[in-house]
Amino acid sequence: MTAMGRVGVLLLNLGGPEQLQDVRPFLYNLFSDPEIIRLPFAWMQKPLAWMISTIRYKKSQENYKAIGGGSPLRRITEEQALALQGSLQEKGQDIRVYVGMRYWNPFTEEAVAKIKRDQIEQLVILPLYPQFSISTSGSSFRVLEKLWQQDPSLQKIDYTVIPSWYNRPGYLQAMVELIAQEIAHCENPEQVPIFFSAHGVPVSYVEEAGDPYRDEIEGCTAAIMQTLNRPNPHVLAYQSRVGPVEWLKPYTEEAIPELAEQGVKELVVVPISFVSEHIETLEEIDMEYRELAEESGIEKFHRVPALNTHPVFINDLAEMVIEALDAPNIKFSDVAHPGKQTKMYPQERWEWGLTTTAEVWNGRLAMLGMMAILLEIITGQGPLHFVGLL
Ligand SMILES: C=CC1=C(C)c2cc3[nH]c(cc4nc(cc5[nH]c(cc1n2)c(C)c5CCC(=O)O)C(CCC(=O)O)=C4C)c(C)c3C=C
Ligand SMILES: [Fe+2]
Ligand SMILES: [Fe+2]
Repeated sequence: MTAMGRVGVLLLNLGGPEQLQDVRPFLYNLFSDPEIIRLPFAWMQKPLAWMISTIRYKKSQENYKAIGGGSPLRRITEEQALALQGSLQEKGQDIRVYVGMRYWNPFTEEAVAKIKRDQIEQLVILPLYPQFSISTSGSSFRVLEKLWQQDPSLQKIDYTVIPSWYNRPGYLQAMVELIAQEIAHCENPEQVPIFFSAHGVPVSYVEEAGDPYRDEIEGCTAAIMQTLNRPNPHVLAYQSRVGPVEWLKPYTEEAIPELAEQGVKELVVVPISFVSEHIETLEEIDMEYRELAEESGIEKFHRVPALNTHPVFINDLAEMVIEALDAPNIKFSDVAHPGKQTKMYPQERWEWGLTTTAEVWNGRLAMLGMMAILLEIITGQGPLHFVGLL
């Protein structure tokens, strides 16, 4: 499509609780998403989301308290939107930028309502995740796809999707600038290991559902190292595991002490799956992993800041949008997402419940299932873990 008429950009992001009282409903929204936890029966989703959010929110609130009582994600994402709009303006493009969050305000649905109200005719859909995952960009695309299916007026919009963009030159350049700045004030800039910490996903997403996330994370890390063009060793590990299933390895919390054992005294940590500061950079890396590193014997722990509104990054986003307007459209249906039958968790053992007697079994299993889930959540090693459900 070529830019003409009213043009908009929809930035997609996860969203985060702005105040402590938002934490519980935010977690409820997150765990209600079948792209985050997929269960064999849809009826289990909401009760499970309710239970997990009820059990988890106090711990989660503690973490948000430690970073000032809420997530900075909305503020930063809105700053990025404004900066992108300005950058597009400078390039002679009169384009409106909208923000749609998956689990908190401003919700994706509200952004779409604004896009309709403004009578946008051409739309570039740009997730703020450099790498694609079913659980992030994929989940937001799924929401949009549903809205589109229900609304003929949205179907008139000439839209295109940017599925992922981790190998964009401006993004890589901006990352490398931030990494080089951090390395410059290390004690031993030539040898300090660069530790890429990506947000994890369950292994089953990649190996069973075909999530390209691990490939894209590895591709991103390699591209950053190549652009950096320095001899420093590097490591890639995955952080923020939740629940008892296996997630992508190595785990950050195991890789840090391992490096310490190998005699590493100084480390530069680079968060790579997210372009804004958020709870997992400000609390998990800056507080928890820093403490872990220091206890393990790493004396100097550096953390590369998130891109936020880095001008080289914002400029690249603007170029990406302009290029997308001229390129062939990419539709929701073109983007990798798991088929309806894809099992996020091994569930062969549940299949016998999906036959004609499903309703009968559903009733019986309902009580049993909730008990099992409760036990699982409390102990982390309950019966659902045993059958491979969690
Ligand atoms: C690219 C980044 C992310 C991936 C991939 C991802 C997958 C994923 N996340 C959970 C569970 C939780 N995520 C939570 C918060 C959270 N997640 C991301 C990013 C990715 N998640 C961000 C940036 C944030 C923080 C938002 C903010 O407040 O700033 C949380 C809640 C926080 C907590 O209680 O610890 C949970 C839970 C799963 C299960 C998953 C993949 C399946
Ligand atoms: Fe997450
Ligand atoms: Fe530093």
